[in-house]
Amino acid sequence: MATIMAVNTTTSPKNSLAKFVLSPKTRPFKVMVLGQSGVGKSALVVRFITRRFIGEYDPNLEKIYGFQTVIDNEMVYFEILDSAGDSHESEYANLESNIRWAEAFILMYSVTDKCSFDECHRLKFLINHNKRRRRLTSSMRDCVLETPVVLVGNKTDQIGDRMITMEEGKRRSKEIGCVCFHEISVRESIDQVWGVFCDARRFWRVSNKWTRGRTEGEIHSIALGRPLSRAASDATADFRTPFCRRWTEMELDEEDEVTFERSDSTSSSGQSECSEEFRARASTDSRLPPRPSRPRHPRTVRTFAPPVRRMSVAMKGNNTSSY
Ligand SMILES: Nc1nc2c(ncn2[C@@H]2O[C@H](COP(=O)(O)OP(=O)(O)OP(=O)(O)O)[C@@H](O)[C@H]2O)c(=O)[nH]1
Repeated sequence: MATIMAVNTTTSPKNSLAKFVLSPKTRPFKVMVLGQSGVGKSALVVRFITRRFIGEYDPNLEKIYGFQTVIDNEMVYFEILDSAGDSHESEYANLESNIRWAEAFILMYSVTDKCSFDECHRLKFLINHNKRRRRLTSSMRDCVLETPVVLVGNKTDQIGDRMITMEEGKRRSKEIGCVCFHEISVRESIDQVWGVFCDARRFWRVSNKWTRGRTEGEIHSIALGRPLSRAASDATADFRTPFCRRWTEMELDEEDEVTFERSDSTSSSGQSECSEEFRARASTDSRLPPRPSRPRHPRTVRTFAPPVRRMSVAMKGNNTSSY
């Protein structure tokens, strides 16, 4: 049973969560939730901590919630920063210092809002920029994984208002280098919300404990629960039972390969695997369905040798050739 352990606010809390103090020995796991205003960041955090969906929150307040719970048989002390959605130019420094503070990120958009989806690009860029700089000065030079960023599309319950398809979400997750992708409804499913935080923790734990000396492929095998070595499988046993459906970077790669193969075989009928349902309304890039494969340099069949053209001295320098 999860219990609220600490609420350490940078500004006043939005709701009636009580204040507690973390033991000084406790090493908190620092997660930052970020995304455009109105995507449901506060709803996500409060749902995770209290299990309740609360409809309205005071926007633009930034706060850190403390929360203690058990994940994969391990006690975890979360410090969750619910960042303000609309950062003005003047607050950029604050946003960047918050990013440097965090150890894992939940990057959120609403499937009903294309702007919030596009904003994820910029925010991921900021995360990369700030975390890379820190890594260069840290002792973790051999860490092959970036700080884990989980991409989350929220409000799937608003079916009629959807603007971003699941396929687009998966593709964006891969493009911007997130460790995994979730589609959720904070309103409808507490399990989906838990799945997001559990994955943030799991990928953070894997990248911290097991990355030294391992290749990126090995780390993803660990994360997916594939056997590597005894020690590695110890760390990953619980990855096999996620709370909800989600896609890791590796799974997205594999899906892409399968889709590509299928598209090869269906290309003759001109059918694409991608759903076109929302594309007209919400296309965020200009990708076309894969083209049928064909040899890059088709062999030209020559039945006779090309005539050798000899130029007389008089023709040299004259380009008005009829050849
Ligand atoms: N239908 C639906 N509405 C949701 C869901 N999650 C959040 N909302 C609503 O979306 C609105 C915005 O939610 P917030 O949690 O305040 O969003 P935020 O990202 O914290 O916004 P800022 O504090 O302005 O950054 C609220 O009215 C929520 O009730 C969801 O899963 N489904």
